Amino acid sequence: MSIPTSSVPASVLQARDIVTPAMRAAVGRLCPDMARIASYHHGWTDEFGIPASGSGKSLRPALVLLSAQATGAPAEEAVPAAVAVEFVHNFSLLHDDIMDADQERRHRPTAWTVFGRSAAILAGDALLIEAAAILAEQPRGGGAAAARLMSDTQRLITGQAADLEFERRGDVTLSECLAMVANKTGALFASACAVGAILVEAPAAVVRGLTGFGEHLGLAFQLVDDLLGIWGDPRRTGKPVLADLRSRKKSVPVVVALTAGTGASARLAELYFDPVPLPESELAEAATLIEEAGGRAWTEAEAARHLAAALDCLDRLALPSDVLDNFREIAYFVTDRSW
Ligand SMILES: CC(C)=CCC/C(C)=C/CC/C(C)=C/COP(=O)(O)OP(=O)(O)O
Repeated sequence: MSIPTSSVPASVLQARDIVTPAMRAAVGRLCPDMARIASYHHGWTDEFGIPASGSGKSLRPALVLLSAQATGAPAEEAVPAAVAVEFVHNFSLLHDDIMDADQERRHRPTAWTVFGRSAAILAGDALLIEAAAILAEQPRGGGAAAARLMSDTQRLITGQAADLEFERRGDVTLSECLAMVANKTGALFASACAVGAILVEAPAAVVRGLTGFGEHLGLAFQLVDDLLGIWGDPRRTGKPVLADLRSRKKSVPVVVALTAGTGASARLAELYFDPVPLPESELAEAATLIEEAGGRAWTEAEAARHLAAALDCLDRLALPSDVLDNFREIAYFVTDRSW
């Protein structure tokens, strides 16, 4: 099972239709081996027989197109920015799957399990470089947009480095964990909401407001993702059940629970810091302990707080009403992932 198309906002489906041909053209400029891996990873159906549900949700391209429309520009003007942001996202997923040894992504085997680690690393690198090149070659606003996307990508890498380092540490604080989340996911959502506007040379105040919306939305998105990594339905998430606990990820619900100072926190620490791999029964116990120690409720409340802050940023901008409605619909879609 994957996301029912009927629940996906129309603006996201439209963005996928507008941006996919441009992405495919850009992938066609890579060398044939890299183009093949990138096509597989993106889930383009005719080459590999992958069902349409096997491609990504295209959330970030939709945000990019809306950020240009926020200033009255046609969505089409921001297509290069949408391609660039989605390429950075896909670079990060290709590499992340290797780092986490994940077997499944978008309801099919991960690219590295099909093409090998080295080739999948190179394909990620190729997409990252292409993202910068696509923006840099745009005559209007391209240089500024490229600089912005690359500096946010640096934050993405900083967040990922922290996430990896936390796996080896037993004393991660909640504020360190939240900073990691802001970098790992908030930064690229912020970029998605900024670069379309930068490319069409929007006023700085509009870019700032959209950036704030994206940053808060990215945080809310990642907090919901952390909840789904423990309590999500694997048929919907495309990830194995309790995957984040099996790899002992220091996600936000886990760190909240470990640092709560309750009896459940102490038992969770015993399980989590035991060097022996946890059997399935103890993974389920860990999930219960996280809930008992308040990790689930706190994370849900924090996600709701960031959603409200994101909507507040939008309300401060005088956006065309259709654009405002589309941004709001995406915000609710990504934070109410009960689909
Ligand atoms: C540098 C490096 C390796 C960074 C990795 C950072 C990383 C993996 C962050 C996770 C972000 C996230 C939840 C992505 C899923 O997005 P989505 O649900 O929108 O995915 P979709 O495109 O498949 O729909």
